[in-house]
Amino acid sequence: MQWKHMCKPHAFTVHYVQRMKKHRWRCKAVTFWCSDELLCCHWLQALTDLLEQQTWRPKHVLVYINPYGGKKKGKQIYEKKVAPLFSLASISTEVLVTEYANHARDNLYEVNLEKYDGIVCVGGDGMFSEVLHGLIGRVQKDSDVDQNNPKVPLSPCNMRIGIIPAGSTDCVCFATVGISDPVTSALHIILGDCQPLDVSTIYHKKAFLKYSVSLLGYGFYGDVLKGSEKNRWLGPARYDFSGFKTFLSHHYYEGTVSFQPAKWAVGSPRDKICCRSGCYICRQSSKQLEEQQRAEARGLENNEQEDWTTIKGKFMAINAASMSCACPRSPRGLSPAAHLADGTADLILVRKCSRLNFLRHLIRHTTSNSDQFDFPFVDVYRIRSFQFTPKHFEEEDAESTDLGNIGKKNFAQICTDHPSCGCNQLNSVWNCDGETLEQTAIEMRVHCQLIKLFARGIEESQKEEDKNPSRV
Ligand SMILES: Nc1ncnc2c1ncn2[C@@H]1O[C@H](COP(=O)(O)OP(=O)(O)OP(=O)(O)O)[C@@H](O)[C@H]1O
Ligand SMILES: CCCCCCCCCCCCC/C=C/[C@@H](O)[C@H](CO)NC(=O)CCCCC
Ligand SMILES: [Ca+2]
Repeated sequence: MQWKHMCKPHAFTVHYVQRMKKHRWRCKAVTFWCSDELLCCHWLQALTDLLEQQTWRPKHVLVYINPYGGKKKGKQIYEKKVAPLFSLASISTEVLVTEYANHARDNLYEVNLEKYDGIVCVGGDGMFSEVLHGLIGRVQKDSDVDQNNPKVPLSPCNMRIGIIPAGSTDCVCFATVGISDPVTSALHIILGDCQPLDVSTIYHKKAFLKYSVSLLGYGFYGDVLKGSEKNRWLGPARYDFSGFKTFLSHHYYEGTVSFQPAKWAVGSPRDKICCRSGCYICRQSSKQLEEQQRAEARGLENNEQEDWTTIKGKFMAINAASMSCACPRSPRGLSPAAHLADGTADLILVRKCSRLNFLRHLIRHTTSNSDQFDFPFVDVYRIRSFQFTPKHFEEEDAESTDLGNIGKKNFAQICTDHPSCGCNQLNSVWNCDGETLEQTAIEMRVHCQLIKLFARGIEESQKEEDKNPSRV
């Protein structure tokens, strides 16, 4: 809410948020008129005092704009739709339009963060990932935590990040707000909303590689991403084109997946309880996790060695979703019941299957009532960490360093296992929030609520509330 002083007669305008359909918010205005100047001033003062009590609202923010994300409209979106709302809400800004990839990340290591109440990132998931790496890295540096040491607990980041969607998938925005809409996101920032978010760390042979908040995917989603990079000029359509080609190529990959189930977690991936504003599952699970960690620290529970489950196989896709990964392409997401802030991820294993069956599984991601896990070749687990070793990596590590022999052995394996399509693709790549990883043998671990966003989670719709009256 904001007020504007008008001259004669005495009047002021209150700007407020109105909820529209499908989680969209709009800014509306109502003007109050009054013949009594003193009464008008009292009202103004009362409203100003109320606004000042809302100390969680940001006053000064640092804005990073990627001018090349999505349809290359980031700058325009910010200037036309967001900046006017920020100025109406008396939010002052410092704006950096990035000049190269990783400009925002590097800048976050240098700026004086104390000056700001939040960071705003205008772009897609890739741009958000840059800001995420910059902010988490900076906070660890300032608190003397070595982010390369997997054994050291990471320091949580209290500075909130706001996402103005201007990318191709905008999954983090969609899954935390319910819609990819710049005005709605700007209004969540102005109101000072706060949504904690789990962050996963990814390591290769105990060396830190990346952070991830949405999808860490090998096989299908890795190949879609890799194929799409060559066609960046197509903009958001590059994913549809590459998705179609990847689907036709129908590759599977061999390897070993080991994971630690999140045994303290309150929900399960197929319980159909979706994460919503003020989520009960997130609150309960994070509380239970804290207790579990205290017990582990006291040595009451053996945390590292116990409880690993190992599965060897041929996989079409291995997906770890730290949140639902809902986006306009898949409005319920890869794992509709995954939670934003419960300290877990859902590990989805899609084993080798026919093209038709894989298509049936994929199509269920796009429809509202069907269960994409209800297939004999799909398994899903709620986990705290997992590791993956591709088959050829195991052989490489275990048997020999003679590259010539390994090449021959693996080629022979592919030709006998997979004679009909003539493919010679040994490994896929990992898709980590829309960026490829160089290493294929990786380990991932979820960190509960490491960062905070200017969002409030998806608000329950009336239909959902009628179905679950007792929740939250
Ligand atoms: N000035 C710049 N020039 C080139 N690349 C940039 C620049 N600024 C940021 N980037 C990089 O562009 C990449 C893609 O950006 P972004 O995520 O905004 O759009 P997108 O890939 O179209 O959307 P999505 O990630 O949602 O699919 C990011 O990895 C980011 O590091
Ligand atoms: C033949 C019918 C096919 C129908 C398939 C529909 C399935 C859609 C599921 C979409 C899941 C998106 C998960 C989000 C991943 C983001 O971190 C990442 C970065 O923006 N986006 C992609 O990798 C882009 C991934 C794009 C996948 C198509
Ligand atoms: Ca989670």
